[in-house]
Amino acid sequence: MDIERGSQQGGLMLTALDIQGVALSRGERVLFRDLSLSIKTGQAVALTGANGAGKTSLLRAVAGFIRPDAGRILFHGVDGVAVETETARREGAHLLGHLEGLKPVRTAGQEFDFQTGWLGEGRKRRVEAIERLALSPLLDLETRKLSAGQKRRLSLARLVAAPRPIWLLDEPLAPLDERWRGVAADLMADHLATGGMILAAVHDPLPVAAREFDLGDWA
Ligand SMILES: Nc1ncnc2c1ncn2[C@@H]1O[C@H](COP(=O)(O)OP(=O)(O)OP(=O)(O)O)[C@@H](O)[C@H]1O
Repeated sequence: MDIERGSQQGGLMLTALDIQGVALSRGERVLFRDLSLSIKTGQAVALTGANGAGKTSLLRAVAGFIRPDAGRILFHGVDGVAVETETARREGAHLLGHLEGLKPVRTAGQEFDFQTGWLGEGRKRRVEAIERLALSPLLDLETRKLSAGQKRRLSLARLVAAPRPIWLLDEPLAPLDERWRGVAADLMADHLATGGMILAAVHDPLPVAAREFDLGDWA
């Protein structure tokens, strides 16, 4: 692994995500072929398209949960080195998905500590994350008792506490009310301003400047 660690965004120092000629299938269906898309440091891309077009699937492929049928997904380091390793995915990207990945019987605090501990972060950003997402009143609640918006805030806190240069966001604002949409917008703007990258599946516009990439309508 030749990519340096310790960027502003934490994890690995990455300067670009490069999706080259990717083909992806789910079951019998080919979602798309020969898809190429590049995101550089400080940039956001809004993935649009009809329900079922493959937005979530593409995010999951970048995160390493689905193997493409063809093509490459490359992560570029500061020195131009491009890699497609598991380490680059694990230490370079965060996936924030619909299901949040929370264990229902853990409290929000236990879940947060488990996730951020596993991601290897210190206390400084933990405190900042809890403050920015106002999680203190929720920390003793089991995650199954959290509302959809509260769960999303807990997930967003992970992005603050354990920074990664690439944020893969699946409809990040969907469960949030106006106040928390504003906070999420600020988090995204801060992330981009410090050199981060965002690839977000959306049905509504992203609250930061973003290039649109349309997966179209498969039906
Ligand atoms: N685990 C799975 N096994 C088989 N097919 C799947 C699986 N997950 C998703 N699919 C199929 O892949 C296709 C793309 O789904 P995906 O969730 O990527 O679409 P999307 O663009 O994110 O849609 P939406 O806007 O509704 O969130 C759909 O036809 C879906 O049924």
